[in-house]
Amino acid sequence: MSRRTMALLSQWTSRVFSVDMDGETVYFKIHDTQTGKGGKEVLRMFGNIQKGASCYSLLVSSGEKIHSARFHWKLKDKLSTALPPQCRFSPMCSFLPGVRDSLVHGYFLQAPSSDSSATTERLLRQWLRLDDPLLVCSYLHEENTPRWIQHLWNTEQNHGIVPSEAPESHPATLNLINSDVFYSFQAARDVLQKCADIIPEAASVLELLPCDGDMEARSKPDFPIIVLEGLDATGKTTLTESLRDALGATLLRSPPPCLSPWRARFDQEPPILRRAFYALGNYITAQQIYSQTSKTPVIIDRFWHSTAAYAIATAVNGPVCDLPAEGSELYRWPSDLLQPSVVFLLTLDPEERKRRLKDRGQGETKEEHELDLNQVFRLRVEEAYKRISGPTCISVDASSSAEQVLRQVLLLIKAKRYL
Ligand SMILES: Nc1ncnc2c1ncn2[C@@H]1O[C@H](COP(=O)(O)OP(=O)(O)OP(=O)(O)O)[C@@H](O)[C@H]1O
Ligand SMILES: Nc1ccn([C@@H]2O[C@H](COP(=O)(O)O)[C@@H](O)[C@H]2O)c(=O)n1
Repeated sequence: MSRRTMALLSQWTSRVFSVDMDGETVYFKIHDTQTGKGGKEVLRMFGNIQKGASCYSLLVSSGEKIHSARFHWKLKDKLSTALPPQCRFSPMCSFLPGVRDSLVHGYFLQAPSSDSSATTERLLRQWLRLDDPLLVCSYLHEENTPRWIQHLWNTEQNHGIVPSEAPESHPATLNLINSDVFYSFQAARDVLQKCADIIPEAASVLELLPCDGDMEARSKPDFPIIVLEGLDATGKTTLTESLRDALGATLLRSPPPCLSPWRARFDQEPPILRRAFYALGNYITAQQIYSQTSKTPVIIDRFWHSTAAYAIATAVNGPVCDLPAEGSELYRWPSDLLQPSVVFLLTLDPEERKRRLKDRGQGETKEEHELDLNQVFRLRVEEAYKRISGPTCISVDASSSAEQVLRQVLLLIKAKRYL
């Protein structure tokens, strides 16, 4: 048993477990006796479970972050293909309230019939024997009582389960730093260095990175550095191109085009690798900005706001009120990353954004449906954008014509003396 697994087991009774099921999150903990009474919430969750179904939880307990993240990521595919088709699985996690980096991820499984449950059990026992970094539990309903028992396979221990209050901040925030958001060049580079032997493309990205000496603070730029941010189809490309022409500026983007050959590869990886890749893209773009800013104004299509806001809004998967509170250290600007003179955040009414996506030839039928489902995600991204600290961020209503939006932004640039 690994040290990490032993540590997890030694805190088992202090841990809170959460399961995301049917759009709701249910929190429960275990009771140090075997007879914890299942309260209403736990019963509601288990009550939704089909009568006669067997339930299991799988938590990934590996000590090494990247290994653990990739294992958890691939486990989803493994579950989709190996489990009997009638089985359902939902995201779950376990954490120590208020303890940084204590979050472990996993899945909650339901096997609706005795056949599917037998196959599931056989499979899970095989996986455990393979020395996979898994903690496996099954949940048993005591007949004619409201009590549920959690049976931990790894130690053959039984505990009653009881409901737990939702934590003060979303559990994902416990592990955000250096797993979803990287606040220094070195922290993001470390991740790519550690995975270079398993992902050869990481070595190619590492070769493009600036040297440590190049990261040191530079003198104040001669010309303004203007970043355009916003959700997809809010008009960033259109506006950055017209600003470039209007100001005689240099147009850059993050991630920079030199990373394009590897972007799709990292987009397939779990957040720790994907986010480290995008974080590093900002540092490469920063180098390009440094080499231009003594010659012309620089316009940038997406920068740090996109990296941090999307990462936070993806990890924290509840309503907007679940985001880290305004002023949280999680919204800070990395101290070693160039700060632009100003950031313009393009905002757009969701209907108009959908219309523009449609006109662009996207967002029909299935995609359109997904966008609708993702409405809460979009609200979280927009709110996270606004909470990021560092350079001045000005929201711009981008619903008028392209010419009017350009005029509005040019006026702001002049009025605020960025030029
Ligand atoms: N102000 C505007 N009024 C109407 N249509 C616009 C306006 N600005 C851009 N568009 C159109 O909306 C679509 C999306 O614009 P654009 O590609 O500039 O957005 P974007 O933010 O760069 O998107 P993405 O992030 O997905 O690349 C394009 O078809 C563009 O021509
Ligand atoms: N600086 C950046 C830029 C982008 N991202 C991520 O890419 C996605 C949006 O990019 P589009 O090219 O589709 O507009 C989004 O999922 C961001 O997570 C980033 O992280 N950092």
